[in-house]
Amino acid sequence: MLQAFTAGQVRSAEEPLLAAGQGAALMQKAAHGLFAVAAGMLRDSGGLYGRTVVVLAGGGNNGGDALYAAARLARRGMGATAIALSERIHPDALAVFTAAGGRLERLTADNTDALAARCAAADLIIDGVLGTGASGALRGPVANLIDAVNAKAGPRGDRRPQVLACDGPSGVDLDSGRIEGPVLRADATATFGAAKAGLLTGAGALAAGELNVIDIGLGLSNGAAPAPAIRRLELADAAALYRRPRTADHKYTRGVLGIAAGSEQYPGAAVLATGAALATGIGMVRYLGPRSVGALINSVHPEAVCSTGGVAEARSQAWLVGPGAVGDPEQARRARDAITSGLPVVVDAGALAEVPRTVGPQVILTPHAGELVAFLGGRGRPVTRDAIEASPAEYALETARLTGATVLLKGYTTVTAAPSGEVFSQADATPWLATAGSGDTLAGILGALAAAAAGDGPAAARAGVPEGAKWAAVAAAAALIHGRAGQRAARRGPVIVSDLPGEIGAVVAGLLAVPD
Ligand SMILES: NC(=O)C1=CN([C@@H]2O[C@H](COP(=O)(O)OP(=O)(O)OC[C@H]3O[C@@H](n4cnc5c(N)ncnc54)[C@H](OP(=O)(O)O)[C@@H]3O)[C@@H](O)[C@H]2O)[C@@H](O)CC1
Ligand SMILES: [K+]
Repeated sequence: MLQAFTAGQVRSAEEPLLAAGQGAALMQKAAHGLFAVAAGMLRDSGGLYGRTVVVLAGGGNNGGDALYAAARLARRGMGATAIALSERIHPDALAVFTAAGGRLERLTADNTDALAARCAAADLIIDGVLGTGASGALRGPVANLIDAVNAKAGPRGDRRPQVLACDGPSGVDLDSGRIEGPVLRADATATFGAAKAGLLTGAGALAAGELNVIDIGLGLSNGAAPAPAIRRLELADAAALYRRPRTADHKYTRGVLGIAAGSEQYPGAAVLATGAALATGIGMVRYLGPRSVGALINSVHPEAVCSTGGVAEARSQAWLVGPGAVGDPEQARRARDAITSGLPVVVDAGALAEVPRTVGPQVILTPHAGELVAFLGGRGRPVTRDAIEASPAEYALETARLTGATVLLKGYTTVTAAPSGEVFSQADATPWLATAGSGDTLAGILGALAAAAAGDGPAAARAGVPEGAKWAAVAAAAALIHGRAGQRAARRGPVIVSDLPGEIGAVVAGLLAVPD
């Protein structure tokens, strides 16, 4: 599991080592890791010798790390320039950099454009402006320089230089992921000691590019470490959460998922959710809804048990309500009954409007940003879509605390939050999954996992997450399965959501291949 901490938590972990006189050694470990990532990027794009690197060097230790790394690149035959962004630059690192042949330029009032052109012409820019010592958005002449570099170098994708962020892209709030001023979007980030929370969610996750965590021995993964601000499940964690079929199982012990989804108007959502749930692995799907929708489901999935009855008569371990259930009062009633049943229930799409003021963490809300705007607005908390997308972890957590529910907020990173405070952020998806029906599929996967987890007491402990975070972890596992299924499908071309169940099965097979 990837664990991410706030800048403050990382600085606290550094303190005893700094007090013990190990600051310089820590910086060397950081610089070595940064160099290794830079060298990897350059080797993949033509090698090191004869190429050029520009370091944006701020006045703190972040600039020091970047200068030491660039000195190593200079010693391997690269043309290296440092742009000093502050009167005082880390003196020891600067001395090593110039001794290795690096050139120093200083940002002044009238050379911003010339230095930006220098950056735009380089093969690699190392962003060592600032790291965990940042306060607020980039300001002053540095902000102007970053704006000018962005204007000259073009957006990521069609510009010449690759950008490597030292500890994090400068200008990203390393706790929330929010970006309030200019930022140089990175192709990759080397982050030291532990991932920073703001690199895993929101605008920060987009700006960070590929994340490389460099272990510098801060002890943030040992038992005495503070709880991480954000977690990210990896394959082995999702495998630990997944309830494997056992020898003595029958269909009821494996989990029955009741689905009240779809309507005369939107029958397809129910078919997609049912197919995804079956592919994820479950004892049975009981479908409740219009007869015509049930018939359609059975024409594709004859194993689903379909009826037009109510929630109370349909024994299930968990419920999924909402997808495609539009303009159908009976589906709305089933949604209300499921939400108040005390069973785990995935509440998607239109059913979000049926959630009472407070519920329990077994109620899992699955809005996208637009739906969350409406949901929070209806509870007297006006917020914009932009604000949610810039800092999704914050709003997912606020919603979880406000309602008592678990929240899965869909987006570029899918964030899940438990009312007890734990947050997960998954980045498994592909943009090809941003297509109609994708959310119905995610809801089906999550419904199946929830039904299996309902009777699976040790699930959270197996994955090493606090019991209070069980449903948030299960929701994160659903996002992982959905995202990876999408990635598999995208290898063959644009994703057609009806094809996803086959890929979901393959991803689950991958989970089962992880040793117990
Ligand atoms: N400590 C350790 O053990 C280790 C730390 N390590 C490294 O140190 C980094 C932390 O270093 P740090 O504490 O020196 O702060 P840092 O992030 O360089 O920034 C401070 C500078 O930024 C400036 N500044 C601030 N906000 C600004 C803004 N909005 N806009 C513009 N400028 C702004 C501020 O200037 P000021 O305004 O205060 O004059 C000051 O000069 C950490 O991220 C990691 O890379 C590694 O080597 C491993 C060991
Ligand atoms: K930086």
